[in-house]
Amino acid sequence: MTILIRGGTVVNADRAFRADVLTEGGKIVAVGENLEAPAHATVVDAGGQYVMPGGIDPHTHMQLPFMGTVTADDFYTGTAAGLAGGTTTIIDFVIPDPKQRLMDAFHTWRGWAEKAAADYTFHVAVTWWDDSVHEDMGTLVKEHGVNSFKHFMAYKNAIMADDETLVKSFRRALELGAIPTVHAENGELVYQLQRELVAKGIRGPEAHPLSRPPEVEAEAANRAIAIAGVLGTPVYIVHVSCAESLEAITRARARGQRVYGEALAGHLVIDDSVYRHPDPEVARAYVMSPPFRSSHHQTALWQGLQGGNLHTTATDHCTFCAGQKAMGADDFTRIPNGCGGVEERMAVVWDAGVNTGRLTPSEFVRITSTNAAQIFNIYPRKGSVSVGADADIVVWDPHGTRTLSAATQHSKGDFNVFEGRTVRGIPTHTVAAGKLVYANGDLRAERGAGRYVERPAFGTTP
Ligand SMILES: NC(=O)NCCC(=O)O
Ligand SMILES: [Zn+2]
Ligand SMILES: [Zn+2]
Repeated sequence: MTILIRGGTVVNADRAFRADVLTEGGKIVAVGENLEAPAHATVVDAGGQYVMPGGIDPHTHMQLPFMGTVTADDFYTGTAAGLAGGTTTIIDFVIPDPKQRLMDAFHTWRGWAEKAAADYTFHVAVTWWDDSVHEDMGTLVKEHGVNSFKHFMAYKNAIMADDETLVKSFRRALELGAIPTVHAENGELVYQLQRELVAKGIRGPEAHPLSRPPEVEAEAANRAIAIAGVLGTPVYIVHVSCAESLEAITRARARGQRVYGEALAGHLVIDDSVYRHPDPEVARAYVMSPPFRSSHHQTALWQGLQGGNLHTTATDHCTFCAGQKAMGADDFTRIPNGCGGVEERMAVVWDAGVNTGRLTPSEFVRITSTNAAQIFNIYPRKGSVSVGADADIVVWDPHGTRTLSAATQHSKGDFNVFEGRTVRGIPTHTVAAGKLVYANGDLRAERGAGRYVERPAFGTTP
């Protein structure tokens, strides 16, 4: 398919300029003024609109078996929802069970992901340690294009990585040219606080944030940063939700340590009042970890993005329907943790970031696409509207509005954490791997069209 996107303003992380964009064979083949339309080309009129790199969501969980159930969106429905929102690549997670070989889990996830409608790649979680993990990390990096390993410092008695695992895995990642990433929460503290709350009879969703105060997150962020600092590895902290974690990142970066931080669209705009909603079904729908926080944390997260101490925006898209969330109706510790957002992230960040003057359009591109591509080593194939890059493009109408709702979302979840929010700035067209997959509300996602994206190790030269 050949596509000419005509008359728009191209926005990359470094600059914005008037240009047409021609794509052919899945790649961008020309960027320039007054390009001729080849006879067979589909022409997209981008007049008055921005033409930006497709979004990269560096943190999703499609088809994840978690807390006794499986997320509602699989790799097809989740990536299709992403395309409708302008996200053309996801970085999902392979999460081996403790004692499961990493390679076995990796092959399982690769099979599940074959139905994806958009490009995808995987962080692989290290949930335990022995010699086989050491070996499999090497195989993943050298033979399968994995360059990031995830560590859950929470979820005790399930997938939590202890300090021995963190240290050994971080060291191995360094040796291989891979980057460790962490879910920073002190899992032991969470576990003890949960037990105390349940013992006191505080069992509803309002207890969830009480069991995970900011200090719990900050302790783990500081610990991960300290371990990375001693070993000399970079580290990427996922879903930074509070001022205290951001301070840990900011301090480390000021010392010259290579630490990256990710903010979730939800954490940027939703506050913790949701846990006190009078309808427990609604309150349960917002249970995710780390939890939504009070508004001063949101202000801090925006400042982190503006000041360059937070680098990416993600969603942690991990949808569970009401029936699944009801597994924790009598005990909040059993509510499957996770919320959606892959379809809404770009519009929410634009609306709350660009429309408020917090971000320029180029800064928006940086935190929704380019930085993720650079940190996870797929730039400029992804994250850039330039000749030779993948034809992953979103045409963005800064004046278009939409009211976000579960009733109109493409995700198979039955709840929308942004319900009722009207955003200004929406995608009109999404091009993924050179195909027009979304046009003015018409989603043409194709099952299986997504490709596995290999990410080379750092420090390798072409
Ligand atoms: N975030 C969340 O609550 N669920 C998904 C798993 C994780 O990222 O911690
Ligand atoms: Zn997490
Ligand atoms: Zn997650």
